[in-house]
Amino acid sequence: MEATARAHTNIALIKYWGKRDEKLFLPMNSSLSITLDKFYTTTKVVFDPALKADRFFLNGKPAGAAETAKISRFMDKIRDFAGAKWYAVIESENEVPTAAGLASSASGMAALAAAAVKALGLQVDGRTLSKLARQGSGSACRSIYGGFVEWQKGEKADGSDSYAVPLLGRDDWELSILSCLLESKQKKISSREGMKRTVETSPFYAGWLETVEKDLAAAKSAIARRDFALLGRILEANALKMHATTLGADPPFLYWQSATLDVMREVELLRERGIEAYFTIDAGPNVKVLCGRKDEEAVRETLAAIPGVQRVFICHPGPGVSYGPY
Ligand SMILES: O=C(O)C[C@@](O)(CF)CCOP(=O)(O)OP(=O)(O)O
Repeated sequence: MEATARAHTNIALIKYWGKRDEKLFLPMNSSLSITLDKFYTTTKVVFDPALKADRFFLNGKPAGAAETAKISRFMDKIRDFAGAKWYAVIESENEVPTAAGLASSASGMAALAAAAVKALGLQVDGRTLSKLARQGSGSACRSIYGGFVEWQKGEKADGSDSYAVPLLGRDDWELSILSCLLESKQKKISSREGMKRTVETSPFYAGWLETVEKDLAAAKSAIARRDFALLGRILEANALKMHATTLGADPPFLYWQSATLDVMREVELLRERGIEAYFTIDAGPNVKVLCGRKDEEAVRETLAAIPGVQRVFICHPGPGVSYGPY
């Protein structure tokens, strides 16, 4: 009644921004991401009929009450799915330097879904696992697969058609993704809170919805043709449109800080120097920069020299979920 699984974090190129159903984590729009190789979560689940509640350990230490409650609520969904009633000891190790500015909720929830289902002795396909992980955190549904992944938003109210599908394997396009960690001073608004407030109050949200599916179709076509310049233009514009919606929210907010803008400007200067690089930004000030494998060192040096950039991590497309022992 135990299993260990590993899932890697992912970076959205076409953003998931807004839910049509908060309970089932159903998105307003489809999205597209790259799973990263360097950052992942490894989770061990041991079901024990003697337990009276779930116990959660994160990076070797007992997790706080709020974090444990969040994990246990997700475990209830897995128990419902499996028709099981036992509680479990859950141990997660994040190979995601929390300070890397990369959310570990996607890799964490995907690894937990995979380990829990396997510990219960169930064999499920990727689609089923993706739908389960989605109910832990929306973007987690994409971490089931490696490489380039699309989360199809689905139309049905029960979410049975809202899951991720693999688009392109991790070795099929030699791109690099550089994650810039900026000094962050401001209080963080979680992506969950940020998208909720934006959907509910921002007049710009309608504009986001009008163009995001077109962006997705164009991005998929650029990926199929390995057209990096086209993909880059689309993903930069999509990230900027997502962040523009937050400025119209009530109260308004902006995830960026000055160094965020400095990195964006530096990426434009790289392109003027003939080095193809494109940025994207999630629910925080940190910037991820995509470039060709051959340019990764030159781009890293440029980004690391920007005041306010603390560290730059070089990543490549990574694998989907796997099972231990490791
Ligand atoms: O990853 C993306 O597509 C874009 C974002 O990162 C924001 F930029 C959103 C991620 O949202 P998530 O943390 O999955 O929210 P949950 O479903 O409320 O847990």
